[in-house]
Amino acid sequence: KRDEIREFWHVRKICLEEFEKVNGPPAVPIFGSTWYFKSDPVEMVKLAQSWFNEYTLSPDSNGLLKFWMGPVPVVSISRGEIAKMVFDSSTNITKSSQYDKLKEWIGDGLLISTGSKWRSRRKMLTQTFHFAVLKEYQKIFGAQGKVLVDVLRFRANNTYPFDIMPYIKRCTLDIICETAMGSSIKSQYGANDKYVNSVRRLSELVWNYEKAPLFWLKPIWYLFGNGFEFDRHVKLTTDFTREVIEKRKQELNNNQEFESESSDPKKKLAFLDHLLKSQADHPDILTDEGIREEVDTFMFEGHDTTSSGITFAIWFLGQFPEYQQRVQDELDEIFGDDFERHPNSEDIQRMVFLEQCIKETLRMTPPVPFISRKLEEDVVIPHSTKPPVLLPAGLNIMINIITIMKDARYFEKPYEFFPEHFSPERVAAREAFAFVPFSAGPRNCIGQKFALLEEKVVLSWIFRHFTVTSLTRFPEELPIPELILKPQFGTQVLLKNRRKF
Ligand code: HEM
Repeated sequence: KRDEIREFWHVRKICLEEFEKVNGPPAVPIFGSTWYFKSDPVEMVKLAQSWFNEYTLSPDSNGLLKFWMGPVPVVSISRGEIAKMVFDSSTNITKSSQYDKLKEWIGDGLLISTGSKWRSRRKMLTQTFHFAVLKEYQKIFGAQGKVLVDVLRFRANNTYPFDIMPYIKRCTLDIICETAMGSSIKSQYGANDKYVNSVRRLSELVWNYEKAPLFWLKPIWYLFGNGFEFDRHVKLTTDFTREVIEKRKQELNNNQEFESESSDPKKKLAFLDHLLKSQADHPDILTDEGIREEVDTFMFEGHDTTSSGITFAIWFLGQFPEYQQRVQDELDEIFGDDFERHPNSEDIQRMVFLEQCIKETLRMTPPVPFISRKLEEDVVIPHSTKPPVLLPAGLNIMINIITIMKDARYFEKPYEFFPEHFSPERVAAREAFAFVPFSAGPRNCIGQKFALLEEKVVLSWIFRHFTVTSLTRFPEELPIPELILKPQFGTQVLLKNRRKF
């Protein structure tokens, strides 16, 4: 602890000297930061936007912004070429203290762990996203997408709007439970609502904790009741996961499925089964609790993100009928008037314009709008006219994915929904670091192919069956960062059946 405190003050001191060279709002007293006095999320977003406009967008700026999270100095990076210096590093892979509360829930799994633990787990888990495994998962995406359409049918052709996001969220939750744990929780049918509710509340509580430094003091966190509620939900969700793991372990032992698996190596194994198999092969690397951490990490990372991506895609396409029509024409060409056929790999490859719309949505409203790291080694940021800036080891940095992807040097209409940004010729002419919704480098999103495939399958079901009208528009309605980016007022839509019954 003493070393940590010494390091903290040392970094703070260097920052105070180096910060002279970096733009940013004036430092304010120890627990103050203008950001955190704003309780209204819209005000918070507008304030952040004004900071970026003022300090990082001028041609003379290096895209860095300094600010204080309570007593902690933070530098945010808003230019792709500078973020690349961190993304590409094999040393600066440690997450910042901002992930600490999350760790009490999902544990020290792939998202949060660092060093050799992260390296060995990453290597082991990469095979669970092998092409052939994704092909198996694709069947689950299709089946759950169809359930979603059946559930939404009851909302179609009504004259009053509804928020579509909770429906999408239950669909992606069912998908991740089935792919990760091999068991369906049927939340789309209204089952397991205690677990579903706990997962939702935990995300909200972690965000409340992160944005209010006063909650970092344990007595205050508990005094306001958040601590007790958080602990209760952590227990409920982790007990649920442990129970599923135990049950699956017994089933596999009884059926000896691992042996039969050798004849068809990629057949119908859930993510959990892969972990149990790896544990059987290397019991020293993966403990039971290690498996629990990884399953909960995938549960967290793998459903809120995709539900945000799918919901925003529906929202944008509901605002631009001309793009929606192109998506539907493409789908009609693939499926004809067969409304029930599940999409196969060839169909999915032909959904070219839908994929452009999905990517443009990820650019406009990335589900993970920023990420944080704690530097393990110094980074020196050069500048063409000013002295270079030293970001010292120990400093917390925030990489602003959402701002990086609005860079007018790489996107001709940075603040407009324009799927042509992802036409093949534009993609070929652009630097890879300009589009980073899944982060980049060795710590990029391990589930990105899974996510794109899931989004395509679920969205294809929706736009085959319905025409969507969004009742709110960007930028009158703003995307608000919680742990994951969400629409400010929910996503109010009207659905019209395309199928004649
Ligand atoms: C549209 C959907 C998704 C987006 C935008 C997204 C974005 C990201 C980003 C930005 C990171 C880096 C986080 C950081 O550095 O703090 C990340 C990491 C990660 N994502 Fe995703 N993600 C998505 C879907 C998924 C899915 C479906 C899964 C699992 C099935 C998943 C699993 C993970 C894991 C395990 C990590 C940690 C990887 C590591 O550090 O080695 N993600 N994701």
